[in-house]
Amino acid sequence: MKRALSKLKLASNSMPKPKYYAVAQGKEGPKVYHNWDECSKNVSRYPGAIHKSFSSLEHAETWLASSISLQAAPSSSRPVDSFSHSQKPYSRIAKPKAPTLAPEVVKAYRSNTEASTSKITLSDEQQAVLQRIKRGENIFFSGSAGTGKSVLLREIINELKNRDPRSSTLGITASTGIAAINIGGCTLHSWAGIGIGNESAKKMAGKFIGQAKHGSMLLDRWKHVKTLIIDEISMVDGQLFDKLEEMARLLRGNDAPFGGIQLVLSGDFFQLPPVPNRNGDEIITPVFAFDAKTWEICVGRPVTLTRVFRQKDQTFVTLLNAMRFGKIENVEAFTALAREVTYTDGLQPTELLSRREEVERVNNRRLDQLPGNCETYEAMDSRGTNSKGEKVSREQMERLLDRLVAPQSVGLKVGAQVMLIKNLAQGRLVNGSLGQVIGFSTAHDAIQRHVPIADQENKQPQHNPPPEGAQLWPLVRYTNGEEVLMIPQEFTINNADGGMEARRTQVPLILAWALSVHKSQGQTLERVKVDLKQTFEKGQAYVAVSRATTMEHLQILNFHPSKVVAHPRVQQWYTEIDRYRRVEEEMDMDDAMEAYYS
Ligand SMILES: Nc1ncnc2c1ncn2[C@@H]1O[C@H](COP(=O)(O)OP(=O)(O)OP(=O)(O)O)[C@@H](O)[C@H]1O
Repeated sequence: MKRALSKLKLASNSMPKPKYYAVAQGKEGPKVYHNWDECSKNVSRYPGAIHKSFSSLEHAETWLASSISLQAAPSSSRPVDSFSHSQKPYSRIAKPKAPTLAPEVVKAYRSNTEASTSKITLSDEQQAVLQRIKRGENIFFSGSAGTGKSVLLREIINELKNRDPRSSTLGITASTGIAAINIGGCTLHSWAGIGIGNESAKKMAGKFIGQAKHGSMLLDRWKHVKTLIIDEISMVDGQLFDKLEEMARLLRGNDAPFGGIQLVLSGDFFQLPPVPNRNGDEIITPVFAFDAKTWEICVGRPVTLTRVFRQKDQTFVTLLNAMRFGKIENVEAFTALAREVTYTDGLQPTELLSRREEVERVNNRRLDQLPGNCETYEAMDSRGTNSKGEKVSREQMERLLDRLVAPQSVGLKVGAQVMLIKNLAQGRLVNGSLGQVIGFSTAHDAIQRHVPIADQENKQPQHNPPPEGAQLWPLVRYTNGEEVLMIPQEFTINNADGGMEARRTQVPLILAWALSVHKSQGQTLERVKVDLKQTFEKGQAYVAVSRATTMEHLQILNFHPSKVVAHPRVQQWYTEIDRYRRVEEEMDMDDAMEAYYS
């Protein structure tokens, strides 16, 4: 009997104990794995991976929850207490049915893995552009709002980075700061190192060659770059384009157009015109980039993306095209959109306004009208280095971060209407998704109750983990019914060499009763209200209205054809290229017929 017992003991000692592997940062985001093989696939070769093994599932989950709150905790510059006071964790969250979580089903983590399957597949015309770029061709691709220019550009950048990870060979730029942030780049001016760019190309190039320290860094940048991306090219002045082209030839000692740099340009000239430049008191009238002397030899004929993804309804697409060209024939179709649109879920349309102060006034008024405590989230801002390798000053950091859609401070209450300003790994939630704050909770409570926690798509490992604290974060219900606990995410501004110049860590939400047209650029919005009574510049009414995805969820007040103005030179240029495109398509058809019958 004694022998039998000791045998049994031996057997139980040799049985492998179950192990649980909690991953706070890995390829699939926060998740608990039940075996090392699965875990290692998600942490090995993942820079900054954080994981730990446990003998009980409960311990693994508790550690994971606390490490998520630790990473997400706010700035040390504000008292930690200000987060955890007042509101109790959201009482609507159901208590768990069992004392521990069901082993296989942890909804919070599962949604992260689902995201990887919901990737966008490029259309044939988007693919064709990508292929041409991979072959080394110069290209300008255009297309109306919602034809997937930004999606394509992001794919191009990924592809080029994968091909050559050295940041010096790829210049990622845009004409404006806000557009540059959207693609993880910097402004064209800052990449080129030309200040306001008023001097002649020879003088600017001469300075780079002549200057010892700063000049040589810029010279190296110009010499080493292989591909230069410029987004929102419509806002680049044609005279500046010519100057940069000449500088490229001079600095690289290469007579090929643009000194042999591959150009990838993107934008829609109907949307945003170049801003007039100043030389002292003199205002220099800009010209469009397509009117630059060297445009034709640099990029040739543009490629037009024709398939509109943002709007599915062809009637709406036709109306938007009429707005784009500034040729409104069916006025009634627009005036009919002045009717009131009612929503039953309590979420109102986002009002697009032209002035920032007005936006703040509307949002603050609506927030004040809500009962209950206001939770204020202050961002954690940090300074990096500029492309000269110097640490940026506090003032420079503030100026840079001011371009972000993410505010320094955001006050939220239960019932507040919010917009997500980051794509989440939780696949269907993207920049522009509309939702409502339905409560506040700690990350720990959310995990215990199977509530997903916001996890940023393609996130980089976090730098400088902030201090510990049991924080309350907003729980948001989005219009698609998903409920997600919103913890802070990173918003980074890069310098011209791809290094971090400034970073903001903030809850990725803004109040969304109103939004400025300027900040709505590039966005896809679910419910939109536009009042055209305000003065809109050329193309601005089109930008505002084309953010909407459906006519059912769009209200236009004070429509008048005179408010929808397109620049005559842009109309003329696009008409010409459209004619060429049609001729080319017909020729292709003729060639195909000939080949078929011969
Ligand atoms: N190949 C695709 N398949 C499915 N959806 C797509 C595709 N390309 C783009 N989209 C979707 O279409 C919408 C508009 O895309 P995007 O913002 O890239 O357009 P855009 O041309 O840059 O618009 P805008 O000029 O208004 O900024 C987004 O919701 C995007 O996810």
